Amino acid sequence: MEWTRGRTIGRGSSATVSAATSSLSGETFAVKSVELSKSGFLQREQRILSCLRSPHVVGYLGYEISNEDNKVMYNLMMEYLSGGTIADFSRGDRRLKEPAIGFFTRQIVQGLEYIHSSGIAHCDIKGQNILVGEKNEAKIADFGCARAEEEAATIGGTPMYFAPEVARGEEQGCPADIWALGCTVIEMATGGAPWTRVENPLAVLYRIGYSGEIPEFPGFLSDEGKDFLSKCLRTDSKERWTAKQLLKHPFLSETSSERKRILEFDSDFSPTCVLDQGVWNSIEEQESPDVTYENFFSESPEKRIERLSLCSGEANWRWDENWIRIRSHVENVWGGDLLVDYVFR
Ligand SMILES: Nc1ncnc2c1ncn2[C@@H]1O[C@H](COP(=O)(O)OP(=O)(O)OP(=O)(O)O)[C@@H](O)[C@H]1O
Repeated sequence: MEWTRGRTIGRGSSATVSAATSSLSGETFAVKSVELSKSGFLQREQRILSCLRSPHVVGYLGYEISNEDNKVMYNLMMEYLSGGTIADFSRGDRRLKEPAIGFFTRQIVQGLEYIHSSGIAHCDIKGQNILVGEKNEAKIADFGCARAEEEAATIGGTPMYFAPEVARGEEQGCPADIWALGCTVIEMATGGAPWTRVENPLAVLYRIGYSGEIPEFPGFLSDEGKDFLSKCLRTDSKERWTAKQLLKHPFLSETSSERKRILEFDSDFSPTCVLDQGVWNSIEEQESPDVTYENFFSESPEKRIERLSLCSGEANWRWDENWIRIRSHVENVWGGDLLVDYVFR
């Protein structure tokens, strides 16, 4: 397919996402690109995304290898979603009101129900990975950490959203996505991280994995909202509700016309269009330092935390302002070495 790369619309830890235009149809789509030599992650994402088709999952359009500025690039083409991410809707002082949270959550749960029934766990559900279309349709994106349920256990994703069993390095399956969904609901409601009063990222891993605590429910949520969270945020993964069960929860009921006009904000912010450079400038400025860390999950919990702290370096723990990234090598299902990002916000 003939196409032209446009401006950068997103930059994740593993790849750059640009808007692109098809020469034939003139249509805009999104292309996630990385140098071919470093594209193991993206190729894995392509394999998974190409098997999925749902109105609640970002649409797959194909992949291509290109030659640009003397670099061989691997490109994953996807439908372009112009409304930003859920994280853009609730950030800092900006808050989504409860009906809007229910509206988006319902769509995320529909997406999870579809993904899980296809035997896949996403493993990195968070506001930043839920994209919004121009009609406020929410779609699950970024399958870079996803794996088939039966796949050999490797741990990946974003520690702030880790379920207790993931923080302990035991397992990461569909129930862990439900825990992360609960964290994402809190993110939408508060505009902040699911865990508060955390001194540093190591403390949060201990707290999630070993304290038996769960994140604090926003006090202003309705009883229904809090009950929904209590079904997602159960420390025992076997007691957590499934996506299918959650779809019947009253918090997600489609009550009508109210749902149609729900995208109200407590402030007048709305991330209108991601092609607005201002939005992306602010994201690009949030780059955070990398930390190398090997075999994190092959050791005892205490050892892991200790090693994590040793390799981090004090300068990296700017807790409230930055993402902190910890990298680990793990073996993937195709026998290659995968670089997993553990990202702290
Ligand atoms: N299909 C799309 N349409 C519009 N914007 C997109 C699309 N895909 C990705 N983006 C933007 O690019 C950002 C980075 O994309 P993505 O999360 O897939 O990259 P990543 O490198 O895997 O990131 P992460 O650091 O979360 O692992 C997203 O947060 C989003 O803002």
